[in-house]
Amino acid sequence: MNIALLGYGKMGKTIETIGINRGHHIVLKYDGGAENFNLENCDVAIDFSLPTAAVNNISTCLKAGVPVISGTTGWLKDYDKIVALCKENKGTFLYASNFSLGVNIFFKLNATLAKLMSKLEQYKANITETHHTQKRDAPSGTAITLAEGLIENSDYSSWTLDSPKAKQLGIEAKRIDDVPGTHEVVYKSQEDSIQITHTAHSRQGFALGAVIAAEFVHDKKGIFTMKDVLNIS
Ligand SMILES: NC(=O)C1=CN([C@@H]2O[C@H](COP(=O)(O)OP(=O)(O)OC[C@H]3O[C@@H](n4cnc5c(N)ncnc54)[C@H](O)[C@@H]3O)[C@@H](O)[C@H]2O)C=CC1
Ligand SMILES: O=C(O)C1=N[C@H](C(=O)O)C[C@H](O)C1
Repeated sequence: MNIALLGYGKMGKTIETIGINRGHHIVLKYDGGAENFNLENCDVAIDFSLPTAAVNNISTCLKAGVPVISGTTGWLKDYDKIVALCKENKGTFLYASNFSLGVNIFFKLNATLAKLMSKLEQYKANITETHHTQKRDAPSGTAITLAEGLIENSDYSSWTLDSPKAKQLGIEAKRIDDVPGTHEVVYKSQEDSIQITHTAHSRQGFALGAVIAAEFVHDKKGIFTMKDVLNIS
C-alpha cells in the first residue's frame, strides 16, 4: 500500500519503520506547517497528529476519497461530525483510542470484569493512566474508552478527573518522564482489591496495530473500529 502519514512525530516515525518492514511505501509525511497536503497516489492515510489538527486532516482525506485511520486523541467531541462526513462522501474511516492489540483485548476484559463487579456494591472502581510528560491531553483516550466500557456495564453514570461523587468513576492521570502508556482499572473494598493492568513497553505495539488497521480498511467502505479489525464483538 501507499501510505500517507499525517503527523510525523513519535508515532508517525514508528509507523514509518513498521510500514516499510511490512512492504508498504510511505508516499507522504505531513507534519503540519504547510496549509495543505497532496494525497495523490495514496491508498490510505494514517493520522497521528495533534488534537487540534486531527479533524481537519481526517476531513481532507474523506473529501478526497482516501481511506483514513486516526489514533490522535483529544478531538472526540467532533467524532459524530466526522462520521457524518464519512457517510456523505461514502468514505472509509477508523478511529481507535489505542491500536495496541493487547489493549483491545484488555477493553474486553474490562467490560467483562465491570459486569461481574456491578453485583458487588462494596467495591469502588477507579482508573489510573500514566504517560510521558509530552502528552497533551488528559485523561488519555484509552482511559476514556475504559471508563465508557466500565460505565456501560455497571451503575456508574459518568467519569471525572476530580474527586468522584456518588455514581461517578474517578480517573487519575499521571505524567512521568518517558512512560509509553500504562492503564490500570482497580476495584477496592475494605477487605481487598482486584486490579487489571495493561503496560505498553514501547510505541511498537500501537504502530503495528495502526498498520494492521490500515491494511484492513484500505479496500473497504464504511466506519470501522478495532473490533472489526480483530474480529471481536
Ligand atoms: N491510538 C493510539 O494507539 C495512540 C495514540 N496516540 C496519540 O497520537 C497523537 C500523536 O502522538 P505522538 O506521535 O506521540 O505525538 P508527537 O507530538 O510526537 O507528534 C505529533 C506530530 O504532529 C505534528 N503536527 C502538528 N500540526 C500538524 C498538522 N496540522 N498535521 C499533521 N501533523 C501535525 C507535530 O509537529 C508532531 O510532530 C496524540 O494525540 C497521542 O495521544 C499516541 C500513541 C498511540
Ligand atoms: O499520547 C500517547 O502517547 C498515547 N496516547 C493514547 C491515549 O491517549 O490513550 C494511547 C497510548 O496510551 C499512548
